[in-house]
Amino acid sequence: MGEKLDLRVGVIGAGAMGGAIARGLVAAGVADAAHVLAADHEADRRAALAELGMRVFPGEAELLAERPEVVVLAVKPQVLGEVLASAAPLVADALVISIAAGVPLSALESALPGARVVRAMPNLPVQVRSGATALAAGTRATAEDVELARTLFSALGSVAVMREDQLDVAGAVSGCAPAFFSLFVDALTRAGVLRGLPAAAARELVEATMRGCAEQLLNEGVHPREYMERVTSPGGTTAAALRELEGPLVAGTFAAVDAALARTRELAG
Ligand SMILES: NC(=O)C1=CN([C@@H]2O[C@H](COP(=O)(O)OP(=O)(O)OC[C@H]3O[C@@H](n4cnc5c(N)ncnc54)[C@H](O)[C@@H]3O)[C@@H](O)[C@H]2O)C=CC1
Ligand SMILES: O=C(O)[C@@H]1CCC=N1
Repeated sequence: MGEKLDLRVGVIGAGAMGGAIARGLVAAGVADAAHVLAADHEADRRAALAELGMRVFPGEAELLAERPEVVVLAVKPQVLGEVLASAAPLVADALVISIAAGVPLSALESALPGARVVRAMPNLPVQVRSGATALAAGTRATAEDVELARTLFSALGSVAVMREDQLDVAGAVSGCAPAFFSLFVDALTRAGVLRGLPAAAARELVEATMRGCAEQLLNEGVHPREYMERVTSPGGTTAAALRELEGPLVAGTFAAVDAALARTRELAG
């Protein structure tokens, strides 16, 4: 259990990410449920968090009237503009943490005069408190604000503090990666099925392999290339397979990260 914070955290947008952040802070013992406020337009999302003892609100204005010390903006980038406009008069003294992909600190700071702003780029496994989050501080955020943001997101997994241009890269790498890894799991499973494995068995084998590899890479600190060598017998099957896979996979991965970054810049306007 982490250090319990004596402040209120308001989460605006209790969807996939905002809901996970609210739940994770309570599950990690960083915040009391009564100190977590959540706003969402959808009644079922509110009800799920209210059941855990959190205070819930139908929209950002009602939540922000409570003046929480920390506000997490977790709505889609497409609706963030409206939320910022209605939040601006109410967050001048708050630390505002935005997780919206592609919305730059400069836009957040000019929409929220006075507020101290931090950008966070978490990823989906924050839902199981095993995520990865990049943080970048705005010009008005203090060192204490950054440490507070680090404490909050550390309840949900790994945290790295960086410059904003690097955070956009982190979004393309760790933010999107759960989808990349899932695509690979699905492709490998289908390749097994094509060559005769029952689908359920193929999927179980692939998923268990991913978990085992992740554990070894993390626990042993082994470099991925060295790990590959351990698997690759001279003149064996893995060497034959890697010769086919490496070129398209590496080229595709570089192109995918560049495409995500290009889209981030489009969203930033
Ligand atoms: N899904 C992911 O893997 C990641 C998402 N993000 C960012 O997180 C943000 C949220 O994404 P998701 O959680 O996937 O979306 P989501 O659609 O699951 O959740 C957004 C929630 O906001 C609510 N909402 C919309 N307007 C509202 C308002 N004015 N007041 C209160 N609630 C309102 C919606 O009802 C919905 O429940 C986005 O900005 C996205 O860029 C960042 C990193 C990873
Ligand atoms: O696809 C997106 O825009 C969000 C940001 C990173 C992961 N999901």
